[in-house]
Amino acid sequence: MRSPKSPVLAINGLVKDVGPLPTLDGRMLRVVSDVSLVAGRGEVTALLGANGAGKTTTIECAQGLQKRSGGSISLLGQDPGSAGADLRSRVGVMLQEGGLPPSARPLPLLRHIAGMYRNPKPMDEVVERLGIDTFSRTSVRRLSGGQKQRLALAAALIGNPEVLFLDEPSAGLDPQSRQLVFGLISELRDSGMGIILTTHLMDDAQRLADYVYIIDAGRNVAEGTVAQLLQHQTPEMTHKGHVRTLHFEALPGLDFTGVLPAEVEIRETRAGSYSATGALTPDDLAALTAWWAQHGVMPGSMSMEARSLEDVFLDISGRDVR
Ligand SMILES: Nc1ncnc2c1ncn2[C@@H]1O[C@H](COP(=O)(O)OP(=O)(O)OP(=O)(O)O)[C@@H](O)[C@H]1O
Repeated sequence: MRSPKSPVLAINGLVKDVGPLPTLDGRMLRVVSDVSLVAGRGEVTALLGANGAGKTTTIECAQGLQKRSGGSISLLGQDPGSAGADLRSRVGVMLQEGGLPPSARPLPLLRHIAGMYRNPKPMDEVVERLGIDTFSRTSVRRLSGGQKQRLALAAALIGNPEVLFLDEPSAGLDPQSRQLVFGLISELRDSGMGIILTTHLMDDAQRLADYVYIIDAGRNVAEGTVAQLLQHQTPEMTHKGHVRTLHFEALPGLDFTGVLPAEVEIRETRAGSYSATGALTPDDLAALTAWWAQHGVMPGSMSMEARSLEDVFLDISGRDVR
């Protein structure tokens, strides 16, 4: 595990049991068995995991909303399980949809939340920045999904917290709002806030995260910067190539058997549209183009890309739906 200069959150060997559950004959169910992570000031730390991996449970234990069964948690140097109002006033939490009171109106709600903090941000600044002025008098229940999401972010940061927990911050946002929210998160990070982002949207993590923890079935399975994770190789990718995906369009039904090494997977994703993924070397590219030349194949288009964080995530946590 890394050690940032100024940690805001450190979780060590977190365990969480729930129950007793009637479906387990009254036994407890271990939903988090061993999660550790560190998040630093002035950084975005992302916690990634498939549905049911244990992200929400981990974060709720970190916020002191759930009691942990084992391990240790330090949030701004205090144990969130026993800390009081002082710690809460230094932490901002973005609730998922449904967490905002349906009959409240945005401005009075934000004013009420700001009143609970010692050093809130100027209300006008937050309202204007997140474009809340355009719907400030509409009740929460009548807001669109994206408007609710922007209001939830405003509610989380109006108190000017030192640590900000964000849960799927771009869910339901149109491209304009997404740019706005991403820009704001980057600014908050640069101003020194420690931001912990929980998501299964790889694109958000890839664009925002300084450091990523991937958890699966209640335990850590991988961690690193996005660049480090993109270097992840599966055991089958043994030779020293660069992990890439090559896309090209050509005649349908071509048989590339034996053209590329067995560890490079070549698939016809739809008629005449091919992708080759694996640790590709310049020699592999030469072999492929030589084969095209030999068979008189002229591709209609071709492009190559490094693997995405989503590919790495699927390699690590498997492709089965949970
Ligand atoms: N009180 C509970 N009783 C029974 N099972 C529970 C309870 N709390 C959590 N779980 C189970 O623990 C696992 C982890 O849940 P958690 O909500 O932390 O996952 P998650 O990673 O946040 O998933 P998602 O991305 O779907 O929100 C899930 O399988 C969930 O069903």
